[in-house]
Amino acid sequence: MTKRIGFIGCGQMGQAMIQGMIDAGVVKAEDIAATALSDETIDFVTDEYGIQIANDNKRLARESDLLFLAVKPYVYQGIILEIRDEVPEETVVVTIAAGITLDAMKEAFGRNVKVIRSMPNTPSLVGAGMSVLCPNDFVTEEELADVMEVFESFGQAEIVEEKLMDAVPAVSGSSPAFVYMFIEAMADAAVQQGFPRDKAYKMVAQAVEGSAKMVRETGRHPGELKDAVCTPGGVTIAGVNKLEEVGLRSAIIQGMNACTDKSKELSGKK
Ligand SMILES: NC(=O)C1=CN([C@@H]2O[C@H](COP(=O)(O)OP(=O)(O)OC[C@H]3O[C@@H](n4cnc5c(N)ncnc54)[C@H](O)[C@@H]3O)[C@@H](O)[C@H]2O)C=CC1
Ligand SMILES: O=C(O)[C@@H]1CCC=N1
Repeated sequence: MTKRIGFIGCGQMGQAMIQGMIDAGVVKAEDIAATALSDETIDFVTDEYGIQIANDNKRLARESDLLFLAVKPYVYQGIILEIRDEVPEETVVVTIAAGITLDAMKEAFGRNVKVIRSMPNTPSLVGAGMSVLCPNDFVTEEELADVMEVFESFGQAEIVEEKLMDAVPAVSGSSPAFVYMFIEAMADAAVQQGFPRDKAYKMVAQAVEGSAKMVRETGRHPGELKDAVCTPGGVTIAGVNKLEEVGLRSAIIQGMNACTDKSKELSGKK
């Protein structure tokens, strides 16, 4: 298991992974260190997670066995310029940004560095993350297995070929945002019918979580599960018909494709 885990940047995604891995007990808080820009974030993260946090990226880069670059994509270039001579040869660097390719990392470092391109998601905060990973040729099987163990501590993880990485945000990195929109819209309809908002969120979120669990645990086709809900001449099929009429499926496919197109653009493929 990886010894010292470093996070350059400790915002939404960094904190979600940190909380998830501490809760799982696979990594101890004292083995995690991070950097942040503001004293406010440093104080908050120290109180909330009990990890070491400062504003020295170079030192963190020198002292981490596994180094997450948990900053926005447009900050990557500057951070790599700052740390590239500090990162030890045996350190594994993990990217989490859409559109940052393995080749771009090699070019930015100007040398052969062990890099894993990954795409996590924010449900990692509650141990229900879905992360997708793609290592470069310098990462050994053993190192990859170690890193998978870290990612699996806060959810599920898959390894894919890099050609699929641009499609991953739509499927699992960004898709929580789409699901929250769906939940919000369903709750709005419930509120319109007179439900209090807190009850509406509870009922809708439980229905969404239960349906996802049914897909995973029964292994039945989603269409078959949908058919099992639709009573002939009943209420569900009336709702299904309306959703088909307004183009729910097409709207979702178009949203996901726009997300993938943007990811390809950031990767320099469009
Ligand atoms: N939010 C999400 O759902 C997901 C985000 N990502 C990726 O994660 C990365 C981070 O995103 P978020 O956590 O959402 O952003 P964020 O803005 O919440 O966190 C980034 C943090 O990096 C800090 N930072 C900026 N420059 C820094 C520097 N020079 N040194 C140290 N810290 C610095 C910022 O102050 C901020 O706290 C992005 O590349 C994003 O694409 C990936 C998957 C999901
Ligand atoms: O919106 C973004 O670019 C990041 C990557 C996936 C989720 N958030």
